[in-house]
Amino acid sequence: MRASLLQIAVDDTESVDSRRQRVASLVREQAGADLVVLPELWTTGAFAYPDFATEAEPLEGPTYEAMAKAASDAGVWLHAGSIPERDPDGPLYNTSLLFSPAGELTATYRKIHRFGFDKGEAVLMGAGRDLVTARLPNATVGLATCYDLRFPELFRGLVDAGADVLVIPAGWPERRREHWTLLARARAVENQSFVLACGTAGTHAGVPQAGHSIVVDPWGDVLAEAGPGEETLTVSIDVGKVAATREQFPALKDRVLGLAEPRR
Ligand SMILES: NC(=O)CCC(=O)C(=O)O
Repeated sequence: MRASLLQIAVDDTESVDSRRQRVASLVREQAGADLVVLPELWTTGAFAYPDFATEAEPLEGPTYEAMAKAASDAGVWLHAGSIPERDPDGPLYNTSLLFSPAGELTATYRKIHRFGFDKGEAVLMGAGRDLVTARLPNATVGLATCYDLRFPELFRGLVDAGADVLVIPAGWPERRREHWTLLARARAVENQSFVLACGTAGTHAGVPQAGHSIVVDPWGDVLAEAGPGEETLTVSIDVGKVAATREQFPALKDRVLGLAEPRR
């Protein structure tokens, strides 16, 4: 499977409309890839909190329209990163969209763990509740977003649901870049899965972004890693390596579930 991770620069100097068009063109250039991945909240920037409400869109809004068309023009599976979704009956959500090569919306995932503690995304957006996997021709992808990376139980749930490729759009800041790389590798090793983690570059809302999108194999080896700036990271992955790793080193089979509570 050939995957392209588009590490988009999200700067305050570019309008959302202009970035949307630019990203659609970049997706079109990926014809020939099997899967293209975009970052988290690349229209606004993951830390541009005041823009969440002003730029929020319905699920089938302008980003959906542009990305559905770009996916079908390029003939690729497109994980279009996430948008600030305005649910007509509820709060905003940080929602990822997965399109088929025909441009059909195949899966959506509302970010479960919201970042910011008692401010930012954590108070401005609602929390998703559902684990989401989707079947591609050669892989079952498990969806997660940015801060979710810190919560291993979510990924174990995705693996239990059949995921062999974990796809993680993000808007991860430079100041915690070491955590990004460490956690991406940890999720790959412990789940014996591929990790495709696509972040943003640039600086928005005064927060320099880490870049360093990364592709890790089920053994924890880094297959490709971007630099700090806007970049397309292209990599070929052999999804069969997941089954081979799980067979040769069957640690997942040694899980002990239902442990007793500690005695007091
Ligand atoms: N957008 C995010 O979820 C940021 C997460 C982050 O900065 C961290 O986990 O550290």
